[in-house]
Order: sequence, then structure tokens, then C-alpha cells
Amino acid sequence: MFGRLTWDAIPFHEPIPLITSLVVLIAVGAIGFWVWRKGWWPYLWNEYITSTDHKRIGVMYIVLALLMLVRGFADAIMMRAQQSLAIGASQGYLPPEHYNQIFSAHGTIMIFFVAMPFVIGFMNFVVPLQLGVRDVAFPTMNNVSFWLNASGALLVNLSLFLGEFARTGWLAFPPLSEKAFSPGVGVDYYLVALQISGVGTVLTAVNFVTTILKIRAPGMSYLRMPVFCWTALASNLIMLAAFPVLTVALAQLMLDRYLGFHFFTNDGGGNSMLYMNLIWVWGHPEVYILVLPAFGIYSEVAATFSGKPLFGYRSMVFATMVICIVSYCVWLHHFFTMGAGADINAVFGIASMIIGIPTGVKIYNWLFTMYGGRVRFTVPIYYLIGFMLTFVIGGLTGVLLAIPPVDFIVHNSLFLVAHFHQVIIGGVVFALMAGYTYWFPKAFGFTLDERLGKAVFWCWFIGFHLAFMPLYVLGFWGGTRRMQHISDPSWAPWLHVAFLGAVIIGIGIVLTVVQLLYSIKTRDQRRDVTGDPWDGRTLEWLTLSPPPHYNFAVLPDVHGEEAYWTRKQTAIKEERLIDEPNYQPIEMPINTPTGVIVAFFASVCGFAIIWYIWWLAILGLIGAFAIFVWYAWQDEHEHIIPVDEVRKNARERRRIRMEHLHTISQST
Ligand code: HEA
Ligand code: HEM
Ligand SMILES: [Cu+2]
Repeated sequence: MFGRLTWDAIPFHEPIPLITSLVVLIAVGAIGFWVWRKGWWPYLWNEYITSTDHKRIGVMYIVLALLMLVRGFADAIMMRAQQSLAIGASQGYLPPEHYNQIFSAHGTIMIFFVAMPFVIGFMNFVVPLQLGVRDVAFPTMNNVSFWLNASGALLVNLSLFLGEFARTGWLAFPPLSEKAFSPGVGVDYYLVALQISGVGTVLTAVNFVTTILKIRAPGMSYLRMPVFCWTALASNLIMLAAFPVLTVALAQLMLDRYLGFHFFTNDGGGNSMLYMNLIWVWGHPEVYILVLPAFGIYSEVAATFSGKPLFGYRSMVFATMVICIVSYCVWLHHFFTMGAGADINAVFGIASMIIGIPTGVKIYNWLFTMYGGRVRFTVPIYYLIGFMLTFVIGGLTGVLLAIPPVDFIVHNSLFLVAHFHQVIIGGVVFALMAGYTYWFPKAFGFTLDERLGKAVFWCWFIGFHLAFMPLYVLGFWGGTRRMQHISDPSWAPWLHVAFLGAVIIGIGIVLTVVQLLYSIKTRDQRRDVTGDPWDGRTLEWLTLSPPPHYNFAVLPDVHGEEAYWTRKQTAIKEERLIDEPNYQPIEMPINTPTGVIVAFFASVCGFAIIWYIWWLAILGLIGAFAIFVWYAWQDEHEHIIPVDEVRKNARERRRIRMEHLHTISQST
């Protein structure tokens, strides 16, 4: 009846997961109860959970990412603690089978459920606003994408309470991940969760490629799009091409595990090297899916806070598209040691190094944007400078890894672990924190506290260097990755420093929460009444903070590369706004519970597949299908916002802008 699911699945005999599970369950229950007591559930249901508004969906992605960051960080600090305890005679506090689950869960969660939702969240929130339009191409599908991602995150976290997670690392290489060597449910949790969230990601890519190519404000030609939109386009093009490869690789592994196929086993003519190729054909481009939008955020931040147009806009666009294409031609640098041969290794090594050139172009462009500008040293600029200092070193260690003979020595070493955390934390995480500070007032109508924001920055910056620089040294001394125990006592000081670094990052994460709560409490003193708190240059700053559901009463007419800046300067010079347009009623998509219900059934179905409960899997599938049919039969998918309401809002907005312009022209 319940397949493999028995009472043994609950970790009664392992105190750490058991206590964590209980604490998490109690916390979730308490928050749910508190929200109910406050009477906020209907608001959450109508305004967020069932919303088709790209801004609300963006916020939900970022909330998901922040929650999962806490989980991913908890894993990280446990690993750092284990490695600084389990040295020499001591065995530490985590047994190997538990430690292996932790690094696998950490990598999987950080990439799929922290970095991805963070990046997708920003694209959701920002891209339609910057393009000067009202929503993405397929708003309902957007909601479905989010909930499928959340369903994947739920399943990965469920493995803590019921059963176990994969012990195979974040990419589940066979033969270790085959049934013979990993008979439990861990790898199945991994496979099913990533398949479900992967569907969501592909739908997101379809949505955003369509939006950027097809829906832009009048006059917004490709070469007038803000750089963030270009990087979002590049990132979604990579997603569109790469994620189906991941789906195929994981589906083949599922066939191996569930039906005894032999794609990746050496019996029956299979070959595990095929998996290596497929997973890295996705895995390498994946890191550029993350880092390109990060580059986009830095570009917006550099221009705004230097008070200058971005230096070398066209070269920035060109560099982005070159990286987008070349990132597809380097996957083999992850397994130089697999033995493809010297010539093949050389080709892929050189291709990898070539990516350094467009990346270098970007770094120089940001520097030249700041050079000679009136730079305002706000939190986002701190992250930009911190990024340039950190990422250049991380990128250069990447170039070292791209030299095959060097890679033979440091492959899978702690040097590699240091490389990729340096580019991911210094590149992606810093950008996400910069973007969070930069766009927060647009989303909620008030700014975040600046002093606490700077404290958070210093925690990440100092903490990162302490946590990961020692790993370069240990890597050179022969330290390999994924070690549950360290036998050489002379490494202890380096590992203790690394632990201290992780603690400092932890303080930064706690301070982020404090900053948020404090800023909410003092929001009345930090209201953004102008809609343009940073003296911005792109269209998201033209509308109110927070923007109305439809973003713009009338789609803005775009002239020139910096749509909003040009318009603002003309208005300041002429001391008047453009003539009031003829307002029209606006048609917007209605809310829909389709996304949550589909994700509910997908989670049920996924859970049943993991535990071999076949009747439930079939019920889940039927449920998910039925809700789509139900949705297709609905007659009403849009509602009309009456012209009076549009006009009222727009006039209010014009009054605020006039006052704001007046203050600016007085002060200059
Ligand atoms: C955001 C994530 C991210 C980014 C941006 C990069 C960027 C790069 N990475 Fe990294 N990498 C990872 C994430 C990332 N990587 C991860 C997660 C892994 C390991 C996965 C695992 O095994 O679990 C990995 C592993 C990895 C390997 C495999 C090593 C091994 O397994 O043994 C290699 C080898 O070539 C490599 C190379 C590079 C190169 C050449 C770049 C380049 O793009 C860097 C370009 C940047 C610069 C060079 C700096 C700025 C440029 C200048 C200042 C101009 C002047 C410089 C020159 C012209 C050279 N990476
Ligand atoms: C917040 C601070 C972080 C700390 C302290 C940290 C620490 C660690 C540690 C100790 C490991 C294991 C290294 C080993 O094999 O010995 C690891 C692995 C890994 N980390 Fe992090 N990490 C952090 C953030 C991140 C972030 C933000 C990401 C990605 C977005 C990330 C992605 C990964 C990946 C992919 C692995 C490899 C997992 C595997 O071996 O299968 N980490 N991290
Ligand atoms: Cu790579």
C-alpha cells in the first residue's frame, strides 16, 4: 500500500535530523498560525499565492531564495564545523553517511533553490518594468513556473524528515548514483525534485525569451534595452537550451534506477561517461545562467550610482552575447582527467580561457563607468567594488583550472572548491544582495537601512575571504573536496580560519534579517514618495513605488538608450511633463489557483514516485492534468481596470513627479 514508506523512514535514531525536523515543523506551524491569527491568509492568497502579477511572483521567488539560503547555509556551517573538528584522532560529530548527504544537499539547494530563484525573481520583478510593459508574455504560466520550483524545494527539504537525501554530490554521478550503489530513496528525491523544478525553469525560459523578443514599449529597440534585459535574454536563451539536456540526463538515470535500463552502467553496454558529458553540457552553461544576470545588476548599479551612462553599452551587449554562445563550448573542462585526449583537452581549455576576454571587457566597462563619475557610495556600490576585487581573482583561478596539465593536479581539490565559491559568492551572491538593496524600495515603497546594509556587506566580504582563501592553500597541499575527516593535523589552523569565516557570513545573514525587520519598523521615515529614490536611469523608476498592477497607465514612448533618464532631463529642462495622454481602460489577467494546485499534485506525484506508491503517483498525475483542463475551460481570463481608476492613479503620479522635478530643478 505505501511502497517503501515505513516508520523507519523517520530518523528516530539520528538526533540531528530529528531535532531539526521538529524545530522546522514547529516554526512553520507557528508562523502559519500567527498569519491566521492576524487574518492575513486571504491577503496572501489573493495578492501573492494566486497572483499572476510578475512583480508579486518575483517577490515570492526572492522569499523562497532567502529561506533556502538559510537552509543551505546551515548545511555549510555544519560542514565547516565538522572539518575543523574531525582532524587527526578526532572523528568530529557527523558520521560519513550523514556528511555526504549534507554536501550534496548544500550544493543542490544553493544552486537550484537559492541562486536560481534569486536570479529568476529579479528577472520577474525588473524585466517587464524596464521594458516599459505591463507583464510577461504568459502571466499564468509564470505563476505555474514559480510553484513548480517551490514544489522541488519542498521535496528536497522533505528528505530531511522522511528518508534521506542523495550522498552522491550535487550532480549525482553514476555509477555511484545507480541503484546498485545507492539503493535508498536519496537519489530519487534528488532526481524527482530536480525534474519537477526543471519543468518550471524551462517554462520560465520560454516566457522570458518571448517577452523580451516580442513585448517591448514603443520605441524600445533591441539596442535601447537596458543591459539587465540583455543579460536576462542571454540567461534565458541558455536556460532554454540547457535545461532540456538536464531533463534528459536525469530521465535516463531514472530509467536506469526504476526500470533497470543500462544507459550509464557498464553492464549491458552502458557508459557512465555519457552522463558526464550530458550533465556538464547543462552544468557549465548553468553557471553563466547565474552570473550573466548578476553582471546585468552590476551594470545598472554602476550607471545609476556613478551618475553617468554605462560606459561601452554596445560592447557590454556584445560581450554578453559572446559569453552566451561560448559558454556552450567549454563543458569538457570539468573532466579533463577523464581521458578524452590531449587535443580535445587543449581545444576545450583554450575555449574556456577565451571567456576571460569578454568578461575582462565588462570589468573595464564598469571601472570606466565609475571613473570620472560622481560616485555615491551606497550599499550596492560597495557590492560592486567588492565584486570586482573578488571576482577577478576567482576568474583567474578558473583560467588556471582551464589549463589541462594544471587541472590534472588540482582537479576535485579544495583549490576548485575555493574557485567556484569565489566566483559564485563574489559574483552572483554579491550581485543579488546589491539588487535586493537597489530594487527593494521599488517593490515596497521604502528603502532598507543603509548602516545595517553596510554591516551585512562587510560580513560577506570579510567572511568570504576568511572562509575560502585558506582552501586555495590546502588545495595546493593536496586537500581533496568532500572529506568527512582530515588526517593531517598541520592543516588545523587553516580549517579553523575557514570556520571563523563561515561564522562571520552567518552573522551577515542574521543581520540581513535584522535589517529587514528594522527597516519595516522604521518605514515611515524611509518612504520613497518619488518613485525614483536613487535618481535612476531606466523605466522602472518612472512609475510609482510600489507600481500599480498594470505598471504604466500608458506604455512609455522610448527615445534613446536611457529611456527614463532622457525623459527626466527633458522634463527638468522644460519644467513640465509631456502632455497628458488619452487614458484607456486596461485589461489585466485575473488571479488563478492553477499554479499552487498543479504544484500540489506534482509534489504528491513526485513523493509517490520516490517511495514507489504507484496508485498515489497515478492519482497525482490525474490531478495535475485535471486542473489544466479545468483552467482551459474557464471563460474569463482577464479583467478590465476602468478608465477612471487608471486616470486617477496616473494624475496622482503626475502630481508627485511634478513636485519631484520641481525639487530637482531648485537644487541644481
Ligand atoms: C558563477 C559561477 C562560475 C563562473 C563565473 C566561473 C567562471 C570560470 N570557471 Fe568555473 N566553476 C564553477 C563556477 C563558475 N566558474 C563551478 C560551480 C565549478 C565546479 C563544479 C563542481 O565540480 O562541483 C567550476 C569549475 C571549473 C573548472 C573545472 C575544474 C575541475 O573540475 O578540475 C574549470 C576548468 O577550466 C573552470 C574554469 C572557469 C573559467 C575559465 C571561468 C571564466 O569564466 C572566468 C573569467 C573571468 C576572468 C578571467 C577574470 C576577469 C578578467 C580579466 C581581468 C581580464 C584579463 C584576463 C584574461 C584575458 C585571462 N571552472
Ligand atoms: C554561505 C557560505 C558558504 C559556505 C561556508 C559554503 C561551504 C561549502 C563547503 C564546506 C562545501 C564542501 C566542500 C568540500 O567538498 O569539501 C561546499 C560545497 C559546495 N557549495 Fe558551498 N558554501 C557557501 C555558499 C555557497 C553558495 C552561495 C553556493 C551556490 C550558489 C554554493 C555551492 C556549493 C556547491 C555546488 C558545492 C559542491 C557540493 C558537492 O561537492 O557536491 N555554496 N560549500
Ligand atoms: Cu565550467
